[in-house]
Amino acid sequence: MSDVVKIGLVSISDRASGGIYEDKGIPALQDWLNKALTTPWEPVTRLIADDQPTIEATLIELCDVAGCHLVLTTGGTGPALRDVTPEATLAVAHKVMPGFGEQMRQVSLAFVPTAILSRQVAVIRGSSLIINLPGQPKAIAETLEGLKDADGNPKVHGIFASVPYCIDLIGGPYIETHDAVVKAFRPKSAIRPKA
Ligand SMILES: Nc1ncnc2c1ncn2[C@@H]1O[C@H](COP(=O)(O)OP(=O)(O)OP(=O)(O)O)[C@@H](O)[C@H]1O
Ligand SMILES: Nc1nc2c(c(=O)[nH]1)N[C@H]1C(S)=C(S)[C@@H](COP(=O)(O)O)O[C@H]1N2
Repeated sequence: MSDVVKIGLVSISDRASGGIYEDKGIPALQDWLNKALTTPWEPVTRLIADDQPTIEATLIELCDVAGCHLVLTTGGTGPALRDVTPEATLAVAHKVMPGFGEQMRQVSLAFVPTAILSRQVAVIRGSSLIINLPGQPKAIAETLEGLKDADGNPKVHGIFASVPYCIDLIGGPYIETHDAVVKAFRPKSAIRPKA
């Protein structure tokens, strides 16, 4: 079995997928994960339209066929008619993880008052965790990393602090991070010696 962790990165945008503007979602996800992870990883990327059947099929393929134990989506979480990412994510869920959406809206409120417009959800499918992030490329680092004070200490925790332990619990790979970017929280009994 390969030691490289596969992470699904799904950018959901009518205009980026239609070539009207350049996709900045996948590059923003890649940049942040390159900065945050010490564990070797490789992206499995998809750029798709805001179309519910396409989103569902993409999520199922990444979790069940491509072997991604973590799938991050960006875009389509708002209230507009074409925004259906949460509906598609819930449709493929085995378990809903409400804490991620609650915390993302909490941290996002520290950045923008319109944070409450994001209906983002996170779910478990088999041994994969799927998390919706908002479409604004800057929202990716904001929600994953959280808000820090001038000394770099967390003021409002980003959600990625909880992601590695969640993946442990569902039988996925052991993921480690750079503490300075985001410290992965695990109970003492679940911490393995550094590789
Ligand atoms: N993949 C992307 N690449 C670059 N910018 C994006 C992307 N997705 C969203 N944005 C920016 O964030 C804003 C809010 O994202 P949202 O997901 O609501 O898009 P939208 O307005 O529904 O349009 P579209 O689905 O065509 O991107 C967009 O209007 C755009 O400025
Ligand atoms: N951290 C963060 N969260 C954010 C935003 C942002 O810029 N940063 N934009 C908000 C806005 S304006 C909208 S409409 C919703 C939904 O965005 P989406 O439809 O692009 O997913 O996310 C919200 N959450």
